[in-house]
Amino acid sequence: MFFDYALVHVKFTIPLAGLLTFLIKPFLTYLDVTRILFLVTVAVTATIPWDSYLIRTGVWTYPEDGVLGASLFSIPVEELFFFVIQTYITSLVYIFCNKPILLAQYLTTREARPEWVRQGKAFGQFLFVALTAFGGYLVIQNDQRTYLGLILAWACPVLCMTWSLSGDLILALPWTSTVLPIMAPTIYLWFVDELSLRQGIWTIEDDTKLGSQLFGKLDLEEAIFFLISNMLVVFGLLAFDKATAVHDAFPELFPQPSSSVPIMSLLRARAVPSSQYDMQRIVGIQESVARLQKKSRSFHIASSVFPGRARIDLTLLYSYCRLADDLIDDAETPEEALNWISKLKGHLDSVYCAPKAANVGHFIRANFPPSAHSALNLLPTHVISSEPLYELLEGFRTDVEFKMSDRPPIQEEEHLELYASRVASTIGELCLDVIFHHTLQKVENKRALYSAAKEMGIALQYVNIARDVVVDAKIGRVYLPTSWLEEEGMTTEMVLKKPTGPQIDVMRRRLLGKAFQRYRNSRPAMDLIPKEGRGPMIVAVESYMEIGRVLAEGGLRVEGKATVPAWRRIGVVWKTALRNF
Ligand SMILES: CC(C)=CCC/C(C)=C/CC/C(C)=C/CC/C(C)=C/COP(=O)(O)OP(=O)(O)O
Repeated sequence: MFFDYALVHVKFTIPLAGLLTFLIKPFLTYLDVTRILFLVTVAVTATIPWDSYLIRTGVWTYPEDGVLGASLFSIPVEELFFFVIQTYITSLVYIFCNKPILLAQYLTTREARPEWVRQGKAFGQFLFVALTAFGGYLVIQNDQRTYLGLILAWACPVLCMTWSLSGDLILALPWTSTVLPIMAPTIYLWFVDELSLRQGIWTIEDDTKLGSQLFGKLDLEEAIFFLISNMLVVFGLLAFDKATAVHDAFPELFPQPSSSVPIMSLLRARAVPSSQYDMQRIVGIQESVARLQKKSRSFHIASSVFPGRARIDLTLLYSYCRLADDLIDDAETPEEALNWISKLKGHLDSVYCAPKAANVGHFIRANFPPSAHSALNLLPTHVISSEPLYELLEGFRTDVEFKMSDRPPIQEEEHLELYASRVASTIGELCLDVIFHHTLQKVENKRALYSAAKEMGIALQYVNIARDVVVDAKIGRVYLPTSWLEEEGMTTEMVLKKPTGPQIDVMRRRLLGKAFQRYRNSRPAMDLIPKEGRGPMIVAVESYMEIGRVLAEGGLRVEGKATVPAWRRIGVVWKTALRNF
């Protein structure tokens, strides 16, 4: 039938492209759309001469009654559409697989690269050069290996180029970022191709092919073609992403955020020799990502949707807050904990108060263990204000007081509010500092936004306390106000001994009620956050509030800790992104 080829698209490629678009659309940034368009244009332009040659020399044929008839340089329009849709599908799969990854952490200087990466990159270059030459040789032979030769001679020079640009990154990345986005669309297209060959929608002439099949009617060359063309797409995107990662990782080299610079200037970042990469910063970014991933599932997932540089700064900020909290929590004695607080203050003094000559690095090395160095060194102090940081340390003092005196520090609701404002409102303010710094928009209503952020911080902290009653009791802390316990006929000792039961549930609900009240008060203001941070901030807040919703529904608890099932977390992120990006 004259629309057989068109039907392949209607049945197989368009529905998949539609489904992927539906799933990924909420997360697509302006930069994503631009690079997909860029890549589709390059792919189509580069493939036309090659494909046209294949058709005109009779390597590929189409039965006349299987195509619509319209063509460009002898290429049927359905075929042209194939280049577009395949590049589009593979790009979307790649973007989907790579959202969770903070690429900057995989950058390396030559010296910092493991031996196997260095050798693997050199081997790859050699392989692609050899395959190009072999392809050329096969074409000249002009026998059954012509089609294979044409594929190799056409694609391998480009693969060699993109591999040379980012082979080190490709090797360092997890397979889910590289092999998966190449292989998933490849295998799908193999099946589509096999079906089309079986139905005779297109044919590869016997004289120019090897005659071996990968499976069914799928000729080996066709299988190689889809594999290689998807490698072209993914390597191309990776070369692009490497440039973005370099740009985002080193604000000293590139003061403007990547989202605001034209694509061509962005690619200039790729020209920076790797010897100029600040490896200490990269290692620090790696450590902070690991800390975030290990310590907070909600914020780790939410961090994926922030634009590059804000994402790095927020991850570094989280890492600092978490490090400070851990130093204090893990101290053997209250005195040691207080000592950490004063050292942390000393660090802030050396950054914010001391004359420029003060050596912050020296202070850090002299006072903190090596595992703390990067989090302290990389705290983005040029972006965030000092008051909330001092205030946060004051909040940690309350945690120490649990160990210091017999009288628990949180007697009344106002003590709880003060504590939450110190440990969480401060984080809300600091997050806004980061977003304001990275936006190009002029922000009105800053005061209103800061006060809403403080309110939201309290809401989240209340959820955190409601969730962690059991966990906190294990380390001797009861954040529920003593006055509330009394109303329920309980004492701190009783909660420490048995942190579960109907009275605890009543107080937990009471706290959650207050959390949701504050959430409702502050949530509308989030619509005024500058656009680069609005959607992601809402995603972060909503994913955390989801814990509160699960708790309020009396949901799942593992060792007393409410957990939000993975599908529900992803659902919240997706729905929130759909509405707010
Ligand atoms: C309302 C406006 C304008 C902005 C919102 C500003 C934000 C993001 C406020 C929230 C601030 C925030 C993230 C506070 C942290 C509170 C908290 C409960 C942290 C708990 O952190 P972890 O204990 O590390 O995480 P887990 O609970 O996942 O283990």
